[in-house]
Amino acid sequence: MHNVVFVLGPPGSGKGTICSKIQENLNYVHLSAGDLLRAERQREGSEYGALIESHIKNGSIVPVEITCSLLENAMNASGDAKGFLVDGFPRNEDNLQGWNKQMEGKAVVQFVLFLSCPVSICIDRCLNRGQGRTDDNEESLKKRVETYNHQTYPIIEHFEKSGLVREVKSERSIDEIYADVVNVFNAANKE
Ligand SMILES: Nc1ncnc2c1ncn2[C@@H]1O[C@H](COP(=O)(O)OP(=O)(O)OP(=O)(O)O)[C@@H](O)[C@H]1O
Ligand SMILES: Nc1ccn([C@H]2C[C@H](O)[C@@H](COP(=O)(O)O)O2)c(=O)n1
Ligand SMILES: [Mg+2]
Repeated sequence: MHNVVFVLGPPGSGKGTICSKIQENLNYVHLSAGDLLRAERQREGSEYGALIESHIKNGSIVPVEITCSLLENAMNASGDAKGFLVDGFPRNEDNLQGWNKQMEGKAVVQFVLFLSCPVSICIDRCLNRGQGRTDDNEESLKKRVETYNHQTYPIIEHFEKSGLVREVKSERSIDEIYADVVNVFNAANKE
């Protein structure tokens, strides 16, 4: 049974940055759904490359059958760990329903780490990210933020109803955010 922490927040809120620090120090394995999709996009012989690229540039969400299988395969391929940081997933209702269907009996959600951050700060961070992403531009970011507001935030509200959300305000410095994140994980692992 895989132990999972979903990591959600607007584009540029720092999910990847904070997940990397958690992975380094807290024995959780970081799985970025976006990174897995970008790798599949580039994979020789992938039948999904063009579909994935179209969704990424359009800031829309790839069908869950593709993303959830990439996540499950990555979890199964990982060695022992305290758990998995599933970064940027579930991002909409299709992701949530697909996860519930595919991962029933295989994974348990420990909690949802929600990195909240004003969109203006998020957009600036993405525009200055410098990683050559095809979706770090004004047009794609506008669509990604719309997707986050209309499709992803309702998923955070869904988990909030079950008391599973741990919000950390992420407009602060990385060190300040990470100090709070460590406290969240320490508290969760005492329960
Ligand atoms: N607290 C912070 N203060 C300043 N810059 C930050 C902070 N957190 C992350 N960054 C920077 O902002 C950019 C976006 O961070 P990151 O890639 O971790 O965000 P993300 O939530 O994973 O974004 P996406 O959803 O687009 O993948 C990176 O260049 C990162 O170095
Ligand atoms: N569950 C997911 C996660 C990501 N994607 C696609 C669409 C996103 O805009 C893009 C980049 O994700 P990020 O690296 O910003 O987390 O990847 C998706 O379709 N479904
Ligand atoms: Mg990221």
